[in-house]
Amino acid sequence: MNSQIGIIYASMSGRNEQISKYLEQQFIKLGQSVDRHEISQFETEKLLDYQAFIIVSYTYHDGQIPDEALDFFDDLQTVDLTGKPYALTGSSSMKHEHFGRALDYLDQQLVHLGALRASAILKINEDADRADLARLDALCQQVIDFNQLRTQHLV
Ligand SMILES: Cc1cc2nc3c(=O)[nH]c(=O)nc-3n(C[C@H](O)[C@H](O)[C@H](O)COP(=O)(O)O)c2cc1C
Repeated sequence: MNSQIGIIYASMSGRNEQISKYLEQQFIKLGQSVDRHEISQFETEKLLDYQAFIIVSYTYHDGQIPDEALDFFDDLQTVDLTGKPYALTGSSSMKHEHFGRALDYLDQQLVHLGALRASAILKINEDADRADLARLDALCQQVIDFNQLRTQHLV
């Protein structure tokens, strides 16, 4: 395992790709090495290479996980994620009934598999505003802090 944080994103019209790039820049500012991948191009078992990972996803089809993320989702259960820190964020839309529900599904599966959520799920409504960017900054710091506590065996 290397010391990188993995960012895996799903994006159809670009908002979540932008958020993934913002997170990447923020981690670099904080001195943390990072690796970013589009979800359909990503082998789920590569999650094991990272110290922690962040999934950035929109919600589609009446509250569902995006189609291009389904293989990743199914493959999660083939990887031993016990004790692996993660965070979840992404832009969806409050105009829809099940706002950001893909993130809730991903969280349920990751908790079930024994991974450890390092930060509260951060749902962003459509375009990220300044308050959202501040929350994304806080999420990055929380992931780094959580990793440090893990290294010291405090969580
Ligand atoms: C056909 C369609 C269905 C959608 N369904 C949902 C939904 O059920 N829940 C939700 O929160 N957002 C829903 N959205 C909104 C998208 O998640 C939102 O526009 C998001 O910002 C797109 O991210 P992207 O620019 O990275 O593709 C839907 C959008 C479309 C076009």
